[in-house]
Amino acid sequence: MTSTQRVPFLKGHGTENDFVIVPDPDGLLDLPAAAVARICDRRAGLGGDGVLRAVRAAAHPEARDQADEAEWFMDYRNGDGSIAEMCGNGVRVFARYLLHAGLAEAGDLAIATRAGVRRVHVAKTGDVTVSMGRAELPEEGVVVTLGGRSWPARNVNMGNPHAVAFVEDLAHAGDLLAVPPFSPAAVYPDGVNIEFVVDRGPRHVAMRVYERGSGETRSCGTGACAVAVAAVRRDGLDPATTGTPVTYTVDVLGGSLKITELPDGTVEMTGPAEIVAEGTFDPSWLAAALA
Ligand SMILES: N[C@@H](CCC[C@H](N)C(=O)O)C(=O)O
Repeated sequence: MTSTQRVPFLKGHGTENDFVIVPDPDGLLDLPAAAVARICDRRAGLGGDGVLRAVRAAAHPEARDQADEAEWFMDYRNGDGSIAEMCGNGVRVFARYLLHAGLAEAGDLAIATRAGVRRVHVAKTGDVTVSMGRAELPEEGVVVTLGGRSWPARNVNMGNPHAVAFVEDLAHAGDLLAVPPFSPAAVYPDGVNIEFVVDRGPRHVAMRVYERGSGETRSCGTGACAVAVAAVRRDGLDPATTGTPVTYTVDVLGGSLKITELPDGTVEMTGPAEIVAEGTFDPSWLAAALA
């Protein structure tokens, strides 16, 4: 793709976790980390918590092995340009984009991600449900430290790493989420997303999140799943033991998500996903960003 071509973009969000979507069906656009960071810059760029590059799975080396199951690969990047395995809000927005662009029909569709194929149910309007796979819960104890306070946390992997800390008051996270909270590098050599959680009622919690590569965001879908899975175990409701699916409402700063864990350990997430704008990059701005 040459810099003189008009490169399209769309802007979308899910519970105010916002993304710049870059359609690149044939995988021709090399997007270095610095260019992603420029695009996500809220003053000098379009602004976003991350970028979702839409590439045909068959055209991307990291997704070719998923091409039999999924036509499209979500190449997710954090706001600082770093690569992450998975983005739960992103995959709902990605599905909404595929419908919006006429690249998929309403109903069930499969999307390739670095964490594997994710199956999504998307209607013409309304919420989107995604099967997020099974959580991994390594047993090692984790401690999260922020502003001189420490909390024990649960290590949950939803394709990407999370540390879930139940706190007494979300205000304890204060403005300090502007400063990265600390978690042990030995447990998380590639960094970690950190959730601070309080109870709101039976099977109802609220969270704030510090995202690896993006800072504090208004929502994190994989984070909400990690929180629900940790709360399910804390509350003794593990569906593998009870045989009964359990649903938690997880409030985030940008809205609310429903997370269900099934007896087979699969986690499903339901929440909104919206496309809000579309346009094209200024060619000289993009050329400079890509240089
Ligand atoms: N906001 C996302 C998670 C994005 C990736 C994360 N920052 C990471 O580096 O693992 C979500 O909705 O899951």
